[in-house]
Amino acid sequence: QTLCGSWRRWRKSPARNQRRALSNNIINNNNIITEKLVRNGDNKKTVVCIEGNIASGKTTCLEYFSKTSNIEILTEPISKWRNVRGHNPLGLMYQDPRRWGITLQTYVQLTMLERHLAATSAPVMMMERSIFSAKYIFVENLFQSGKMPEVDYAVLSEWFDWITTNIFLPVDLIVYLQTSPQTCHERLKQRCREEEKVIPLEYLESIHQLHEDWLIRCTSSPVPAPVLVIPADHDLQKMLHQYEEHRDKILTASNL
Ligand SMILES: Nc1ncnc2c1ncn2[C@@H]1O[C@H](COP(=O)(O)OP(=O)(O)O)[C@@H](O)[C@H]1O
Ligand SMILES: Cc1cn([C@H]2C[C@H](O)[C@@H](COP(=O)(O)O)O2)c(=O)[nH]c1=O
Repeated sequence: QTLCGSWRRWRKSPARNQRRALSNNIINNNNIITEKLVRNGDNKKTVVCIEGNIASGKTTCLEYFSKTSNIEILTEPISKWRNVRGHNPLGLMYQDPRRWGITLQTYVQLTMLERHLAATSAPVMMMERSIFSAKYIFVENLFQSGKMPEVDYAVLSEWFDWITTNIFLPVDLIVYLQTSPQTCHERLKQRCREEEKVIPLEYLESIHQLHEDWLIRCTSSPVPAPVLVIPADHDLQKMLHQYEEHRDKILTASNL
C-alpha cells in the first residue's frame, strides 16, 4: 500500500515534538520567526481527531472511549449549529446552501476553534472532527459543487488561513472511520435527524471522495497528523472490537 496515512508511513514522519516545533513557528515576510499563539499546557496534551463521513459512527466511537478515565471527549458542537440565538444555520444550509453555506461554515469554524482550544484536564483529548475537516471537506464541497459563491469561499479561506497560521492547533493523530457512502446513507436514515432528511446518497458520495482525497490519497489539502484508518462498515460489535485493538495506539499517539 502507498497510503499516506498508513502505519508504515508514520514511522518515517517526524516525531511529535519535531512536528510541533515546526508547526509552532511562523516565518513572516521579513523571514523573522515568531511564535504562534499557544494555550498553556498544550504541549503536554495528546489530541486525537475522529474523522469520517456523516453518520459513519464517530459519535458512537467517542461514546465508547468516553468510558476510559484518562480520555476527555469533545463531541461536535452540533446543538449550537442547530440553534444559535434561536436560528438554525444547519437547517438553513440544507434548505438553501448557496445563501446559507457561508453562515453555517463561519459558525462551524468558530465553534471548532473553541473546541480545539477547550481547557481539558485529561492527558488525552479526543474530538469529533476538526477545524481542518470543516474547511477541507465541507467548505470545499460547497465550493466545488458550485453551491458557494467565490467571494464567500475567499472570505472563509482568509479566516481559516489566519487562524491556522497564528494559532497553535496541534493534532497528534487522526482516526479515519472509513465507510462506504451506502452504509452512511443507511445509518443516516436510521438516525433520522430532521435537517438531514434532504441528504441524497450523492451528497454522501461527494463527502466520501473528499475524505479519501485528503486522508488516503493525500492529493487535496495538508494532513495535520498521522492517520489511522479503521474500516467502519462493520456491525457495532466488530467496531467495538476494533476500537479495543487500537486502544493502545490511540492512547500513545503522542509518541508517534
Ligand atoms: N457499527 C454500526 N452499525 C450499525 N449502526 C451504527 C454503527 N455505528 C453507529 N451506528 C448508528 O448509526 C447512526 C449514526 O452513528 P453516529 O455515531 O451518530 O455517527 P456520526 O457521529 O459519525 O454521525 C446512529 O443511529 C448510530 O446508532
Ligand atoms: C463539520 C461540518 C458538519 N456539517 C454538517 C454535516 C452533518 O449534517 C452535520 C454533522 O453531523 P455528523 O453526524 O457529526 O457528521 O453537520 C456541515 O455542514 N459543515 C461542516 O463543516
